[in-house]
Amino acid sequence: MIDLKLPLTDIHRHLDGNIRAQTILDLGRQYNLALPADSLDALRPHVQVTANEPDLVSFLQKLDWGVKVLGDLDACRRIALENVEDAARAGIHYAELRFSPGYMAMTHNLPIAGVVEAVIDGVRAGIEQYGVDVRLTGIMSRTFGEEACLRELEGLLAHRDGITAVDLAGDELGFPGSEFLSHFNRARDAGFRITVHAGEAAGPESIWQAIRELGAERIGHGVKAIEDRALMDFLAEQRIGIESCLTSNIQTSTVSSLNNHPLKTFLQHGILATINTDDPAVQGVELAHEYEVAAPQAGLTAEEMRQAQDHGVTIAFLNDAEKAALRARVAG
Ligand SMILES: O=c1[nH]cnc2c1ncn2[C@@H]1O[C@H](CO)[C@@H](O)[C@H]1O
Ligand SMILES: [Zn+2]
Repeated sequence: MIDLKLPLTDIHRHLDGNIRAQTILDLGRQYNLALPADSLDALRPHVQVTANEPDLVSFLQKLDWGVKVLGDLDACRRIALENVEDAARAGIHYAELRFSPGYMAMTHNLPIAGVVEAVIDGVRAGIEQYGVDVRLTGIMSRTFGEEACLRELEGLLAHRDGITAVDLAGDELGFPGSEFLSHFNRARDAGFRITVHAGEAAGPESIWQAIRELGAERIGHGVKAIEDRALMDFLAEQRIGIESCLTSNIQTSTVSSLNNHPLKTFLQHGILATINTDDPAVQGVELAHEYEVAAPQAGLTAEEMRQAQDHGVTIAFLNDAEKAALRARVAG
């Protein structure tokens, strides 16, 4: 359950994994694009997980239609604004929204820096309208290789002030973190905070690599840390947070069932683990489902859920004053 006295945060939420099915239909019509279906019900199985996917890469294909309809920068602005509205409707006080500008730009050859600017714009408008606190994380989509990631990083650097952190996402098995050392060196030099998707498809060595070589301060998913006790000790001692996404891990077949999910063990081990969505529209679940349905199925007690919720503020990419203000706003 959600503790109403604590801020509700979602610090692992893909903006381009949360494009409404209705918006995909609207944009398809607006830009005259051929979609696989022309009604909401018929479109849904193409853009939303209906049964668990066999692996991460199959799951990720469900995000493709959402970005294929981004016909111009206005469309990018629109989905950014709608993401903030969705977060507000989900009762979220603080969200870190992440997006891959190159992935969003790809189909219609949009300028990558322009996509970054449009997302920043749309999110700013959303913050004013809906009162949610939002920070943005730029993703480098490893699936498209080093060069493409470099272009993403450059687009993010062009709008440095609007971006808080940098992340690496996509096909972890096909594109190991070791290919992206220079990207992360540059990102750290620019003062970006660092989080990395690791230990989702690949093993614990991928998490070690993200921390030691890429400078990750937090780990997205980190499921495979459960296989390495020394790593769990290290995560706890160094206060490297884990962004858990329970339903996502089932839908990607990363974890066989929620009662085998490592989140509870991470919390018991003193790791700053948190509860987040990942790709809400693609998964067909919102954050409340993660707290009310998934977390209990993963064996968390009410106190463990409260801890995880509290960790969301602790490991947020905010300074101490901002964290205190967030807590005070909710505690009222
Ligand atoms: O669960 C996930 N694991 C790894 N990568 C992901 C996940 N969800 C989305 N993306 C990736 O993030 C970028 C869009 O924001 C895309 O590269 C998409 O494949
Ligand atoms: Zn993710």
